[in-house]
Amino acid sequence: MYPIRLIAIGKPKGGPLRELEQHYRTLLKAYARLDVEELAEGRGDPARQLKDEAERLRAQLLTARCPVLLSAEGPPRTSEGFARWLGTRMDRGESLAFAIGSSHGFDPALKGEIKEHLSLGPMTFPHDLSRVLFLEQLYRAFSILKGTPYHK
Ligand SMILES: C[S@@+](CC[C@H](N)C(=O)[O-])C[C@H]1O[C@@H](n2cnc3c(N)ncnc32)[C@H](O)[C@@H]1O
Repeated sequence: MYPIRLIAIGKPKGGPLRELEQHYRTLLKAYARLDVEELAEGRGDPARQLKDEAERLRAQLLTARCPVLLSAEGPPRTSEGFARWLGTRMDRGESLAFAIGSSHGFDPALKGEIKEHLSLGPMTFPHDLSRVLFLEQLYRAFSILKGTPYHK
């Protein structure tokens, strides 16, 4: 099982999105050892909040060989393209850590420091929906790499 970390600012509310997240986390157990870490939102005005979150995100993300920020501004990628990207990193044995930001996104300085940005599309989604979409795409990527019928 390949270890993959997902670091998210804020806790998702209960309800259908939480259930859907659990659904994909269960499916992913066939392919990956997924570790989801939730960090509290920063305090203060938005700029202060983002700096506070960035400090804690750096401590978590920079331990990985390949840290990735989920951001609508990232380069567009197809599911097949993401699967190839994932497969290459796994072949190299790179540790992977993905981060989902808070309601204000990420501190601009952190965005400059982390080179890999992954977009789920050019529109902006709430963070708990982004978690579900990312986990589905991660599961789809593994399905593509393994050639299972999930991805048609
Ligand atoms: C409500 S959004 C933040 C919106 C904020 N204005 C921004 O500029 O990022 C919360 C988080 O969800 C994730 N997110 C939202 N839409 C996304 C997308 N299309 N692709 C990748 N991640 C996305 C990002 O990690 C973002 O920081």
